[in-house]
Amino acid sequence: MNNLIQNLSKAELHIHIEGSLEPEMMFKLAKRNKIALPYKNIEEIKSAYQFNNLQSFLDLYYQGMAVLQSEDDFYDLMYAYLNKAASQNITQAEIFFDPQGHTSRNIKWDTFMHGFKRAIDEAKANLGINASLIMCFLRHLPESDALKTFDNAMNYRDLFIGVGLDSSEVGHPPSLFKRVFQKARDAGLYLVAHAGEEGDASYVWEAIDELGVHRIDHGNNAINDLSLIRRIAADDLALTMCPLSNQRLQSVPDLAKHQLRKFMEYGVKVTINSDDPAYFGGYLNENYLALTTALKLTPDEIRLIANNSLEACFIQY
Ligand code: HPA
Ligand SMILES: [Zn+2]
Repeated sequence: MNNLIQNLSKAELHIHIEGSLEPEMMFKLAKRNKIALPYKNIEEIKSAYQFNNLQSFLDLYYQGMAVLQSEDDFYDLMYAYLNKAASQNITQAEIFFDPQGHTSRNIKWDTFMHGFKRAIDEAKANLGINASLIMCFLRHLPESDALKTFDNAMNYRDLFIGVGLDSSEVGHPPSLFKRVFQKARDAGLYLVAHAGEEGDASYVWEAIDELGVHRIDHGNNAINDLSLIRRIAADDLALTMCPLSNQRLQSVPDLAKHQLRKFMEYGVKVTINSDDPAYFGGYLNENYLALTTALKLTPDEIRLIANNSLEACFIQY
């Protein structure tokens, strides 16, 4: 199974670049930028990564971002991910970034956008991997902040392909971001949203009906609503599922009961992704392997899921 998973061509469609910040790089950048970390060494960082829900992870995720300061920092972060992705036979990635996590710390748009672009261009030339960016809005902040972010992002319109919605889900439903998603749609951008990770099925309905998303990130809790499952299948909306993330955030207590299998039985286009690999203990192939073991996926099922990921890409090469 290991070899099959390694050798298959795959796309990764749910990876937050800031969630690929490995403890080693966090330490290196903290030193480079003279930023004090609340950890004495790498082991302390790793042992702090014990989560009991989404928020307990997000608190450390935003704290970790503080070490990202210069264009080179963003370049190093992106290049390290793309290098790892290429080594796992990922041929294409559509990568989330959180601009509000950086502008709120007075980092300039040029700094992160130029760092990301340089890494993506070099990785394409050196490693043959294709990568595009999807800008996410932080849903714990008001829509007015997302609208400002959208206007600033339009100065970099050719550097990203879509918009998404992430951060703390419960209490921040998709419908609150209708206007900014409409603007993104009018600009010809692809639309995605995290929904049904901790929120119930109503969050997924809203992402589809109010935002008009083209894929759903996570989607796990849609499993409780048969008419919703049928709608997702009928509209061919891919789910970008993240098993190790679900396990580490305790949103799916037992991987053997992961919702992916049932969605697959209903004909939903399911995909496997890593979400925040530096925090959740595995990159893409480790996620495939963990779910293969837990759900006893067959080689044909693994091939189908990998093929789904290529079909669900917004950009077809
Ligand atoms: O898994 C996630 N869910 C919501 N927001 C996020 N931001 C980074 N990772 C996540
Ligand atoms: Zn995510």
